[in-house]
Amino acid sequence: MRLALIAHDGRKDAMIALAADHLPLLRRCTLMATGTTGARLAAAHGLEIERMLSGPMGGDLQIGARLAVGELDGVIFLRDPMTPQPHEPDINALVRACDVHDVPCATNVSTARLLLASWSEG
Ligand SMILES: O=C(CO)COP(=O)(O)O
Repeated sequence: MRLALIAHDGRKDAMIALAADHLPLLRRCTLMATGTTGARLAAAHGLEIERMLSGPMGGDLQIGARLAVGELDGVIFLRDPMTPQPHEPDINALVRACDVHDVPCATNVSTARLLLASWSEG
C-alpha cells in the first residue's frame, strides 16, 4: 500500500494521534508526505517517509503529480476547514486528482479511520 499523509497545521496533532493508532499498518506501507507533516510523523513515530516540499511551497502538487501517474493507492489529507490557506488551488488540485484517478482520499479523521481499518484487513 502506497499512502500520502498530509495535514494542515491545525490538524497536525490529529494526524500524529491517528498515525499512533495505526502504526503496524503504516510501517508496512510506502509513505510520502508534505514536508512538515512528514517531519512531524518521522519525529513522533520513527516512520520512514518520503518528504516532499511543504504544502504552501508545492508539496501538494508534487504528491498530486505522483498520484496522477499511478504511484499512490490512498491519500489521508487532514485539511483545516477553519483556516484559509494561501495555496488553496494546490489543495483543490490534489483532491481533484484523487477524484479523477479514483484514489481514496480521506479529508477528516473519521473517514481516515474507516480507510485505515479497511486497509489493515486487506
Ligand atoms: O499545507 C499543507 C497541505 O496543503 C501541508 O504542508 P506541510 O506538511 O508542509 O505543513
